[in-house]
Amino acid sequence: MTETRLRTLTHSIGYILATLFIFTLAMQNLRYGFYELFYLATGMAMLTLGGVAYTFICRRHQLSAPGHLIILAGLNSGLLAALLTLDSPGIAHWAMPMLILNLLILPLRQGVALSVLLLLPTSAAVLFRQAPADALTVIAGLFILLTAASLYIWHYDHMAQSAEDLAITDSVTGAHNARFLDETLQKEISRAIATGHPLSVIDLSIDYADEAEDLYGKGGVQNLFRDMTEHLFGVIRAGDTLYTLNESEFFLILPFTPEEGVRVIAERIRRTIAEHQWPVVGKVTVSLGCTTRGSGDTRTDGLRKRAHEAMEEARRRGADSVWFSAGETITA
Ligand SMILES: Nc1nc2c(ncn2[C@@H]2O[C@H](COP(=O)(O)OP(=O)(O)OP(=O)(O)O)[C@@H](O)[C@H]2O)c(=O)[nH]1
Repeated sequence: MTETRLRTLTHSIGYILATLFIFTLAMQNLRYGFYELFYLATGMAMLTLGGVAYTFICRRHQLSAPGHLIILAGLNSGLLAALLTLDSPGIAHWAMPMLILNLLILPLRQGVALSVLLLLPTSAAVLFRQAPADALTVIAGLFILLTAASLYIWHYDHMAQSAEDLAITDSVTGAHNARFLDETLQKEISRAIATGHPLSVIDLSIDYADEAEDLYGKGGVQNLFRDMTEHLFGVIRAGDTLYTLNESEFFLILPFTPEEGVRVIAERIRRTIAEHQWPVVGKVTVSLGCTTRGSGDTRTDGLRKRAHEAMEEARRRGADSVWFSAGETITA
């Protein structure tokens, strides 16, 4: 199951369970004639239903969707208003499902912040109205619940991040990621040493990427990065591999490619990128640093460092250019 689907499922189930819970409270209050609480619970149930609809509308951008924060801030404020204005001892328990919903739907920090903002006045109201022993039991229960749920979500986020780091493809571009680069480059170096064939690499960096991010936002630069990956896959030949190092830098491993060859392909990449009209951002240039394996290159770090320094040299020389840095000559 993809992350988007998982989030849509958990968010909608969370909102639906909250709707059922709040609706039951509304009905109970109607039965006992607590009309203010009935109206409040009905309003909150409508908001949670709105949350279900919003989850499906924004299913591609669950975590960054600002509407969830607005919906949950509305629900938390409604509950807080009820707590402070109505003298009903059981109402503090309503905070429990609200905490879970905050943490389930919002990014961890926002969820914790909103929950603490709800719990502090709730605790004060409970302390003020109930016998100290009862009040402390309720408050401790609420804070223990908040802590346990936050720790659980922090643990989940941490595991998800590790899984992402371990994955070999970049989630934005579909190119291989940096972790996989070292593994493949080491294998290619060993193969080149064993067979004596040439091996070249290219470090490619988008010029003025920070300025582009300021102008077109993170989303604009991510789209450019994705389009550029597709473009590069179209230019390189089978057997070459492409990696994303960070949000503006690529790395290419080119087996069976001598110095003359890497100069040709690097120049072709530079020219085709500069000539291309990119969606949203228009014209873009890149700086490319390339190198070919020399006799001293038996490990990845030397080759990567030399390619990176060559890229920086290309950039120093005015960007939109290629710089080749030679290793030690291999003598047969
Ligand atoms: N690794 C790699 N090298 C390339 C690529 N394109 C060109 N080169 C290198 O540049 C040299 C000259 O390439 P071209 O100008 O395309 O000439 P070509 O006669 O079509 O080269 P071949 O692809 O070897 O048939 C090649 O022999 C390769 O060493 C590429 O996509 N990947």
